[in-house]
Amino acid sequence: MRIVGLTGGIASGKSTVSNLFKSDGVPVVDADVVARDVLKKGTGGYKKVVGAFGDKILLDSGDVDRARLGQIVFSDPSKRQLLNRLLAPFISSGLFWEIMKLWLKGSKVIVLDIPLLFEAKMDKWTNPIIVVWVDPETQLQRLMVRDGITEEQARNRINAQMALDSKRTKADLVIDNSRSLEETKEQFQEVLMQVTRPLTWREFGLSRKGEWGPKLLILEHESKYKKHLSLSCYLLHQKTLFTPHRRCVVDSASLGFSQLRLPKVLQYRYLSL
Ligand SMILES: CC(C)(COP(=O)(O)OP(=O)(O)OC[C@H]1O[C@@H](n2cnc3c(N)ncnc32)[C@H](O)[C@@H]1O)[C@@H](O)C(=O)NCCC(=O)NCCS
Ligand SMILES: Nc1ncnc2c1ncn2[C@@H]1O[C@H](COP(=O)(O)OP(=O)(O)OP(=O)(O)O)[C@@H](O)[C@H]1O
Repeated sequence: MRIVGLTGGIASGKSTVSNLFKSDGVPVVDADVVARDVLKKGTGGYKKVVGAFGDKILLDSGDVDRARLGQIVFSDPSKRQLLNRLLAPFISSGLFWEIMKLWLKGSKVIVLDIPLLFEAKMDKWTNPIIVVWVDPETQLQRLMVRDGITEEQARNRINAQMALDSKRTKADLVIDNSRSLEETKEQFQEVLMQVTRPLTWREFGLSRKGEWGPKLLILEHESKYKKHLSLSCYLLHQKTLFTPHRRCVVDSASLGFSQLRLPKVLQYRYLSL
């Protein structure tokens, strides 16, 4: 499996580029989404953060007031470090599970969109690393417009991250998103070719061979005694079904459940091993 790193500065265009990857069928794990999940009411991250910052960061509903927490942490580096420290383990394990899910699906190339890839030292997980760069003035303007914030607030947020020029020097591939979307898309095509080139032997070794490996077929069906539901589990290899008692060929596209001699099948799922 190839784990591609996608990073940049705030509002430099990471989501814009990650959407291009998604439309080309490359799965993306978005660290901002994971970070939002780990701060949802009642989660471990929520409890830690509310314990440290107090009720003043809560809305009446009990959810975290993200705008309020943002004001606090982006104007005070020590508070930001505290928030980062509290959430880091939850974000890392959230990312790990998202990667595992894609690995289980047999994905061969995935993109990790992580704004703080270098700051959080997660760059060692990824290769190659793409930095979405933008010139400072355009970044400031886009951030103010998108988030409806003042110049001072926008500068605070930009300064909360490693300088975009330093990130650029650490990149394997750079997309300059300072100009039109069309120009970004052209650079993206070149980057996509690099990212989807054949896997190295090492990357191949780290991939799950779900396409060719055995699969489990899990069926939910009526039991012989009618009143109950039953689950049955079969080991499939290619189109051949193995059961403890017999072996028969099934077409996995239009599975001939009748061959299984089971009462009415209600649901089925494949699980690649
Ligand atoms: C402070 C919070 C509540 C503000 O929420 P808000 O909805 O306003 O912003 P959002 O989460 O969409 O983040 C927007 C951008 O801000 C930047 N950013 C977010 N957190 C940080 C941080 N701790 N340090 C520097 N930049 C950050 C990123 O570029 C991100 O893409 C939120 O950003 C947060 O919980 N941050 C800590 C978690 C974190 O590190 N997230 C980044 C993912 S690696
Ligand atoms: N080439 C472009 N031309 C004009 N506007 C753009 C371009 N690329 C991105 N934008 C706009 O700039 C803003 C920031 O882009 P985007 O949300 O993709 O950045 P981001 O790096 O994902 O931000 P964040 O770090 O906050 O998650 C958005 O409003 C987006 O629509």
